[in-house]
Amino acid sequence: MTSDDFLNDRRDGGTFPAAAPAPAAETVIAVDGVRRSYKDGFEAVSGVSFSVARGELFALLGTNGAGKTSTVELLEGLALPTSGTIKVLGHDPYRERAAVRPRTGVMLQEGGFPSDLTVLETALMWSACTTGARPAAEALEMVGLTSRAKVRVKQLSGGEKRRLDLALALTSRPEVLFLDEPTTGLDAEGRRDTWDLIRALRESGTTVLLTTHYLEEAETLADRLAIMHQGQIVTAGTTAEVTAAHPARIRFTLPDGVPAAHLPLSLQAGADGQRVEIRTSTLQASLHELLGWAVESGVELLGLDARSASLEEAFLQIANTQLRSRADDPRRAGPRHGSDRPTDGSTPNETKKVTA
Ligand SMILES: Nc1ncnc2c1ncn2[C@@H]1O[C@H](COP(=O)(O)OP(=O)(O)OP(=O)(O)O)[C@@H](O)[C@H]1O
Repeated sequence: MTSDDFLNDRRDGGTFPAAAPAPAAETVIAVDGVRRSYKDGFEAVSGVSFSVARGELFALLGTNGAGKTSTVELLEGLALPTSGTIKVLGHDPYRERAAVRPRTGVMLQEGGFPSDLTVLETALMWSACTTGARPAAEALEMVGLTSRAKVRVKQLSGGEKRRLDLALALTSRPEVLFLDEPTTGLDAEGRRDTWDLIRALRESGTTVLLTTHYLEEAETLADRLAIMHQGQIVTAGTTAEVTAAHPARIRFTLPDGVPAAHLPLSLQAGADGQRVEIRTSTLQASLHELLGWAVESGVELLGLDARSASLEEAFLQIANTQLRSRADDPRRAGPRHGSDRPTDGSTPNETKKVTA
C-alpha cells in the first residue's frame, strides 16, 4: 500500500475505534515513595507517591525544574528510580518493559524524528514498528495533520511537530497515555483541538497522565492533579480540593468618608485608600459578617466581588515559596561535577528520545 492509499483510506470519513471500557477504580499507575538522583548527586524526585485509576486523567503540575519530567520518565520505563516502587498496568515499567510498553503511548518533550522524512513516512515507519498499530493515516487525522502528510518533518512548525509527536503516541492504541507538555508551542486553536482529542480519548477509556505548564489545561481536562515543588508533591486532589486549602478573596470599595479601619477587626482587611481586599479561609462566614456590618452601618460596598482561590492563585503561592527557598534547596547541596548523567546509566539525551 502506498502513502496515497493510506490517505485515500482516511478520506472516506472513517471513525476512530474506541478502547474497551474497563472496570472502575482499577489502579493503573501506582507510584510509592519514589526517589530519583542523577549521577552528580542531585535528587530531582524526593519521595513521590500517587496513583491513577483506569480511565482517569491525572495532571502533574509544577514550576520549572520541579521534577515532573524526571518522574514521568520513570513511569515510562526510561530509567530506574533510586528507590521506591512504580507499577504501570501491574508491572514494573523498567524491568518488565516488554509487558508494559506495547500498552502505553508516550509523548516526550522532544520527539527526535529524522527531519528528512515526510510526516506520513514518519507515521508509517512508527506504525511498522508497533504491534497492532492504528493505521498511520488515521493517527495523522486524529491530530489534524492529514493535509501536512507529504511535508518533510523539518518544514513543520513547532506546534505541528508536537501534533506529530501525539500522533505517534496514539499509534499503539494505548491503554495508558503519557503526555509531557502536549500543547507547548500550539496556537490557541491547536490547543483547543488537542484538548478535544484528549477528552475523547479519556471518554473512550484511555488513562492519561499529563504534565503541563498551562493551569487552564489542567483545570479543564484533569480529574485530579498534583503540584510538584522541589522534587515533592506539595498538594494533590481535584481542582476544588487543591484550591480549598488557599484563601478566598473579597474585594470592594468603601464610599468616601468611611475608612477601612471601621470594618470589623475579624475581617483583617488590607486597604489601599478606599479599595479593600480581604483574604479569608471561611468565605461564607466572612461575607456574612461583612454584609451584616454594611447593612447595620448603612454602607454601600461598591464593586463587591467575592471568589474562591483559583488554581492559578494556589499555584502561584507555591511558586513564590519556591522562589524564596530556591537558594536553600537541600537537593542542591554537595558538589556538582559537570556531568549530567543520571545514576541509572542513561544520558540526558537518551531519556528525551522516544523509544518503541
Ligand atoms: N541528567 C540530569 N542530571 C542532573 N540533573 C538533572 C538531569 N536532568 C534533569 N536534572 C535536574 O532535575 C531537576 C528536575 O528536572 P525536570 O526536567 O524533571 O523538571 P520539570 O519539572 O520537568 O521542569 P520543566 O517544567 O522545566 O520541564 C532540574 O533541576 C534539572 O536541572
